[in-house]
Amino acid sequence: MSAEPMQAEHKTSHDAALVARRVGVAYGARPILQSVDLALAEGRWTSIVGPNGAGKSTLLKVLAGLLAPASGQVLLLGRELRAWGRRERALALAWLGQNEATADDLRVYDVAMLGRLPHQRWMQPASAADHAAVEQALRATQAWDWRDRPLAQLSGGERQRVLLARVLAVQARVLLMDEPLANLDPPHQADWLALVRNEVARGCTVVSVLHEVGMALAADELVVMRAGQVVHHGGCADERTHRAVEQVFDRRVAVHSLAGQWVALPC
Ligand SMILES: Nc1ncnc2c1ncn2[C@@H]1O[C@H](COP(=O)(O)OP(=O)(O)OP(=O)(O)O)[C@@H](O)[C@H]1O
Repeated sequence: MSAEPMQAEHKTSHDAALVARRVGVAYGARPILQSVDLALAEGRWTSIVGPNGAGKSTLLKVLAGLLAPASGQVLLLGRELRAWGRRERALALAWLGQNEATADDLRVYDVAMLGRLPHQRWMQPASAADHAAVEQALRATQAWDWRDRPLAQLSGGERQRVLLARVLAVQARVLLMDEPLANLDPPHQADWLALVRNEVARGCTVVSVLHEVGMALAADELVVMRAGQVVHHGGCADERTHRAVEQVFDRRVAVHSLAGQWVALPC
């Protein structure tokens, strides 16, 4: 893992890739997000953590433009989300959701090629660049060997790696992932971390919702949520961030430094 627990707190001078301004979401009369203000730095990896039902997935969907907030606004790369055309937004921002429904009879290669749709003109065949991007993405997630198999024949973790390849194939500037580690075994979780680091090194912005707090602390920044609000946003190496994590989980976890990484142990 490439986190550096003792690194200095990040500077706040990064441009924001995503901004939420007083974002509110309600399901019926029930408020789910309450006046959330957030600026997620460009070229950084931010993880969102918090207890079940805190509103993490809802916030990520709002940032992705998949859910319209009842109040407030979201800016993607400096421009309000609503002002983006569908295609240009799909080129700039790629999304991996939880339990994504994908046609199971599609071949792995074709699933990854779905990530190239925003690049393709209506009814035009895939270009050499599309094929190259798909191959690169499938190789990056070690799914290339299954390229001719239907998705239905893969295990949960194998399937997740194909869906991850689809997101990588977009080659978007901003990647949003909700529980991307679902079903991945420890080596492939480590590979995912390396992949994210690689994307961030290329200038991508990554935002992930993660339940595994230790994994989340490998990010650059952590957003800590509780009851529909952001209660803390800070560097993963910052002690205040660790205390905020412990607090939202009612001190049932404690953050420690171990072998150059942050770990969250149950207590
Ligand atoms: N479609 C919906 N209709 C009504 N309520 C919903 C809907 N989707 C989510 N909620 C409620 O909104 C709240 C926040 O849900 P959300 O999925 O954003 O939480 P989360 O922090 O991602 O939770 P988890 O850690 O359990 O995945 C929850 O109380 C949930 O029951």
